[in-house]
Amino acid sequence: MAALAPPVAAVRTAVRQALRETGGPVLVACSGGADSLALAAATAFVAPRAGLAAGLVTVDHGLQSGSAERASAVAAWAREAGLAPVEVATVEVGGRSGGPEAAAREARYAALLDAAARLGASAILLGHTRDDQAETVLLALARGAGPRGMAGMPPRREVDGVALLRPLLDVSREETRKACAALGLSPWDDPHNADPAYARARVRSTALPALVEALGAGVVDNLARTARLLAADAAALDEIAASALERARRPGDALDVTELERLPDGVRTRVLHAWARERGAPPAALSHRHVAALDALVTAWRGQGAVHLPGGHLVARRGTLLR
Ligand SMILES: Nc1ncnc2c1ncn2[C@@H]1O[C@H](COP(=O)(O)OP(=O)(O)OP(=O)(O)O)[C@@H](O)[C@H]1O
Repeated sequence: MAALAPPVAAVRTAVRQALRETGGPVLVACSGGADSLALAAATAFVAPRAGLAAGLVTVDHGLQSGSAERASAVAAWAREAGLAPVEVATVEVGGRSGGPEAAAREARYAALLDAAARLGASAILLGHTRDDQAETVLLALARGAGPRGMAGMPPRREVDGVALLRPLLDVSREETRKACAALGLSPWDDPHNADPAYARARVRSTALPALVEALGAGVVDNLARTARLLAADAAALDEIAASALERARRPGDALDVTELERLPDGVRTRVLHAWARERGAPPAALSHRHVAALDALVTAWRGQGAVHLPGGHLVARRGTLLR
């Protein structure tokens, strides 16, 4: 028997570990790109041996010519590889806010979650790699996103009772390409990945290679490790903030300023952020500016007016209460 190529083994090991965390059927989200194709091939191999059913969904965003043919080719390959059920989900991307990339992502996740619900899958496997994670950390750092943003993409997240798993966060993009090559698979090259109109593509093609050249090849690994370290810190701080929020609550949906004043800055801003979200402020619209204005009601009180939050809420200070 021919020896198994190391990249194929690396991807299979990563998938095997991720599948241990699932208790039911899984779905691979596959674009046909090298990352998710390597992921799908590994899942087709590993899942039956772990006694798990594994299917595949490929989303046709209808944004590029030939996208329908590509989606059917991915689906045909997946059936051949033994994945079942296999679905092509066609989505409408137009009419959403936040730019075409964000709109496509939103439509894709909605379609994937819908497929998981219909097909009774307990988890969706996504093909984000260590390189994607490093890019996410750099992008978050550059826009001043704070530790939660720089914590990058979590290896596991629950949405509507379905686990979104990213088994390849410790696998490099080069390994997924080599795994595809070793298995004789021809991945699709998404032209968006090289389109300089997208910030992520510019990070991929210019910023990260420049950093690697200046600081050494370990940079990608180190950025991914930064994400893991910050994710652990952010989770700990979120827990502390959740308890602090409970202590600060007063009847009538109010917060006690004297409780908030005692908190370290990093905990207090988290409490205010969480409380604003609870009041219905959409997380994407809730900016540092809003939280800083709420914080000023606590720490820089000089009788200023109410703070307007996205979602239409007003927060004012009355004596030692925020409401
Ligand atoms: N059209 C699609 N259909 C199904 N899943 C998708 C699709 N596009 C992306 N995904 C899922 O989201 C993951 C991340 O996609 P993204 O486009 O951000 O990264 P990528 O590096 O281009 O990934 P890939 O090389 O697999 O296309 C993919 O690995 C895949 O699991």
